[in-house]
Amino acid sequence: MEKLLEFKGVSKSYRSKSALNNISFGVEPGKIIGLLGTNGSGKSTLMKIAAGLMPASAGTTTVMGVPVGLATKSVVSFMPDHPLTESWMKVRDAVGFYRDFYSDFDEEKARKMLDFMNLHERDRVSSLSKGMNERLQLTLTLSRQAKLYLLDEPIGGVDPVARTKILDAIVEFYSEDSSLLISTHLVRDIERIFDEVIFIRDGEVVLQEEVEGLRLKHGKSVDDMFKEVFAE
Ligand SMILES: Nc1ncnc2c1ncn2[C@@H]1O[C@H](COP(=O)(O)OP(=O)(O)OP(=O)(O)O)[C@@H](O)[C@H]1O
Repeated sequence: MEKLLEFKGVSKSYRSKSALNNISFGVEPGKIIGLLGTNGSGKSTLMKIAAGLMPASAGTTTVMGVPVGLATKSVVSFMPDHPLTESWMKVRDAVGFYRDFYSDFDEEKARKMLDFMNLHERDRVSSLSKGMNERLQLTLTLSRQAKLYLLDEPIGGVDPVARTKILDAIVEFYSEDSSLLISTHLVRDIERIFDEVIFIRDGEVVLQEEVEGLRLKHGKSVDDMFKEVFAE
């Protein structure tokens, strides 16, 4: 099967600091994949390269067989680890901004998601709590009709109630002909939604496995495996 996203020998250095070292892996369509690693392991860097926001220092990255660039941006929806909305906006302005900016934005889906998330169009973005803001960013990102969704730490820094809501929304609004790559180090809370996991440590892939296979083969949860692989 053709890979939806593929990294081949991708490396990235920031000046003399190496962040990614010869990364190769592929993502198939129709899967929710966890990109798991501790702080500084290279998750955000990898996501930014796949989103076409940052060039790699070496190697190739393709989306549906096409090298990452202008053409692939239209099928990739990226949620960075910081909000893209402006503080003057109300929720309705943020939705309008995405609708005007992305031709694949599905306003109907956005409204359903806002409702699910208990967000109101009249809410001011600046007055949203961190958890509510994460819900808004996720709504905007998933309301694009993309093929590949990249979510960088979508549950970082939010309380367990907000985490559950965010994960429920991902499962509820995920369309099965696309794939979702989700970076996090909060493995225990999120592992229930993954089909597959990729462990990244010091800029290198150390494991890629289907979650079911991993549980059968090692008799462990993803969280237990994560703690074992990343023990200091
Ligand atoms: N703009 C930058 N300039 C210099 N070094 C950077 C820059 N961005 C990231 N790095 C370094 O590259 C490495 C990988 O960083 P990256 O942000 O990709 O990791 P991460 O897994 O997303 O971390 P976190 O979970 O803390 O967000 C780290 O050592 C980081 O310090």
